[in-house]
Amino acid sequence: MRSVSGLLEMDLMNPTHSALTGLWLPLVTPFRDGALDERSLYRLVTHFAAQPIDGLILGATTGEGTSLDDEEAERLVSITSAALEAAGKSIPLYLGLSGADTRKTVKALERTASWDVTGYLITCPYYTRPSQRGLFGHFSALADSTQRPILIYNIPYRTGVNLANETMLQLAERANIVGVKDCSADPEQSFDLLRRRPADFAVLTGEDYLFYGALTLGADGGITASAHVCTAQFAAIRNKLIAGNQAGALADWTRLADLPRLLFAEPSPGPIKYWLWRAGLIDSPEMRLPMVPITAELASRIDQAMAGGSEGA
Ligand SMILES: O=C(O)C1=N[C@H](C(=O)O)C[C@H](O)C1
Repeated sequence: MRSVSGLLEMDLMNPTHSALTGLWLPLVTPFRDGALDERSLYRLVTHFAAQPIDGLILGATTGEGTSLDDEEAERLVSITSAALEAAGKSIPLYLGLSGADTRKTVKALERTASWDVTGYLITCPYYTRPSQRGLFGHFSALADSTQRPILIYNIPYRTGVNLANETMLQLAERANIVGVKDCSADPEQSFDLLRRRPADFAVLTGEDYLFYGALTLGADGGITASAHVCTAQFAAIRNKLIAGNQAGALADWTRLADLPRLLFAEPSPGPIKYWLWRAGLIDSPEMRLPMVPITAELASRIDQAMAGGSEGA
C-alpha cells in the first residue's frame, strides 16, 4: 500500500522532494470493446516497469482521465499498483484530476483518499476561466483537503486559463503543493519560474517538443507522453546532461526531436495508442468519443517510423 502521507515520506527522505525528478510517464488507458482493458493495462505497466522511468501518472490527458468513470479509475489504480509491485518497481504513482469546480474537485480528493496513489496531478479549473485570486483559492482549498502531494498541471491551451508565476510562487509556499507540470508552452514564463522557484518546488516540463530545452534551463525532468516510445532514449538525454555530456545529449535529441511532432500530429493519445497497438503492447488503439481513431495517412507515417523509416524513431 502506497502511503497516504507520501508527502511525509518525502520530507523525511529529502527536504527537496527529490522524488519529483526525472522521466515521468503519463500512461495511456487501454480500452477494448468499450471497457477498460485490464489485461493490456497489466501488460503495459509490466513493460514500463522495466524501463528507466521515475514516476507514473494515471488518468491525465494521455490517460483520457475525463473519459473514465469512478469505478474504472479505481480499477486503473489498483491494477497499476499491483503490476508495479509484482515487477518490484517502486516509483511514485500520481492520479490525474481535473474539474471546473472547486467543491467537486475537493469531493474527488475525498473519494480517492483510500486509493493506492502517492499524489495528484491537478489541472487548473477549465472552462470557467477564474481570476488569479480564484486560482489561488482553488488550489489552496485542494491543498487543505488532502495530505498528499499535489502537482499543479498548468496547461492554458487546454483549460483556457494560465496560472501566472506570481500565483504559482504563492502556492509553492504550501507544504503539499510540491511542483508543477509546466505546459505553459511559453519558454519565457518557464524560465522565469525556474529562476525564482524555491528549491523544494519541482518543475517538470509537459511539453514534449521542449523536453531538451527545458532540461538545459534547469527543469527537474519531464512528464512526457512521447516517452511511451523510445523511453530509454528520453531518459538517456537527461542522464547525459546531468553527467555534463551536453554534446551527447544534443546529438540524441537531434535524432529524437521529430518524434513528439509525429505523436502529436493528431489529437493525443490517438497516435500513441496506435503505436503501442502496432507494437503489441495493447490489444486495441480504441479511444472514447469525442476522441476518434487516427487517419490512415498518419497511421502509415507511424508504420513507416516503426519500420525504422523517417520521423525520428
Ligand atoms: O497526459 C499528460 O499528462 C500529458 N499531457 C500533455 C498534453 O496535454 O498533451 C502532453 C504531455 O506529454 C503529457
